[in-house]
Amino acid sequence: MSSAVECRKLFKRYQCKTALDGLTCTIEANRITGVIGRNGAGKTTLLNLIVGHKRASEGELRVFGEAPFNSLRVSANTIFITDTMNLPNGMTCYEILETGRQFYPNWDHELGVRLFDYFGFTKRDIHDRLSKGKRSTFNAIFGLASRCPLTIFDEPTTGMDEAVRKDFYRALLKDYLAYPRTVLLSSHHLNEIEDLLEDVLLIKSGREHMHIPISDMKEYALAVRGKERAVTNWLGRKDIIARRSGPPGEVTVIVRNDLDHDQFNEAKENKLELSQVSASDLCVYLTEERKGGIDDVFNRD
Ligand SMILES: Nc1ncnc2c1ncn2[C@@H]1O[C@H](COP(=O)(O)OP(=O)(O)OP(=O)(O)O)[C@@H](O)[C@H]1O
Repeated sequence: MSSAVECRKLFKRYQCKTALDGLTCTIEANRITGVIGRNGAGKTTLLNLIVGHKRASEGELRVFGEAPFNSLRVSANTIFITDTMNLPNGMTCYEILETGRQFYPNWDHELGVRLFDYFGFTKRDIHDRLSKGKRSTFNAIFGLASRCPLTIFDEPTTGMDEAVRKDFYRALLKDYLAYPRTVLLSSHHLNEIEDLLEDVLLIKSGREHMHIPISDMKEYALAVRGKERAVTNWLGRKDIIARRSGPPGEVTVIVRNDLDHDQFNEAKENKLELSQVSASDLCVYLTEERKGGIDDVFNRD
């Protein structure tokens, strides 16, 4: 497999904030990678560096083998779809769609127009007067029709209603399967996109925290629930990913899904309940700043 993006010890510092803190990762070409992380983790900053809109403070970044800042090759081969993208003020959506042909060599105008009609746009719609959800939908259509070798969607579904979100993800998957390319998709809703993703890059505090295939992530952890004493005894020295207090006297711990036969049987004998942890819950557990959950805020004992 070849790589589309390579980051080595990448830093991005703003005056009083380090947004990327030595991030190192390799994003494989022709895969759909989810860029996941809590608010402020550094996702948008990373994507901005990848498309060359911002320059790293330190470290090495290669996109298709080139440093992206000021690179014509990188700009010709990437598109960055975000709700803050600059599209010409006052132009109709249809006019903007027409301009796509001039900029993107792989542009599929027929696809763009078919999606434009399907999602109910008219030739009179002015882009900067669209509602939030309609603007996101139009931007997403533009991103799909571009068929750029590196297509990046940063929170593309902001404001879209549920039906539109589902349609967009389906359209993305269908078009990707027909025309494979490198897709980066940042979202806070991993549960919504997990069937679409091949890899997940989990960012925490400006660093790569985990980067694995989604199939591995779905099997990465187990939730173990039961009486507090029984869970504590069973745990021994096993590392805990997260811990949640349950009803009085009960606790749930999240652990790696690597139990041996004895641990499994012991859990059953102690009436502990084992269940799979979804990829999206796992991301929440892995990225919490403190052990514990919102319930603990209300627990004053
Ligand atoms: N231009 C800027 N000047 C100063 N600080 C910034 C700037 N841009 C981003 N930051 C800070 O860098 C950190 C990372 O921001 P970034 O937008 O990359 O996070 P994110 O993971 O995309 O967050 P969200 O999910 O909330 O969109 C945040 O603390 C943010 O406040």
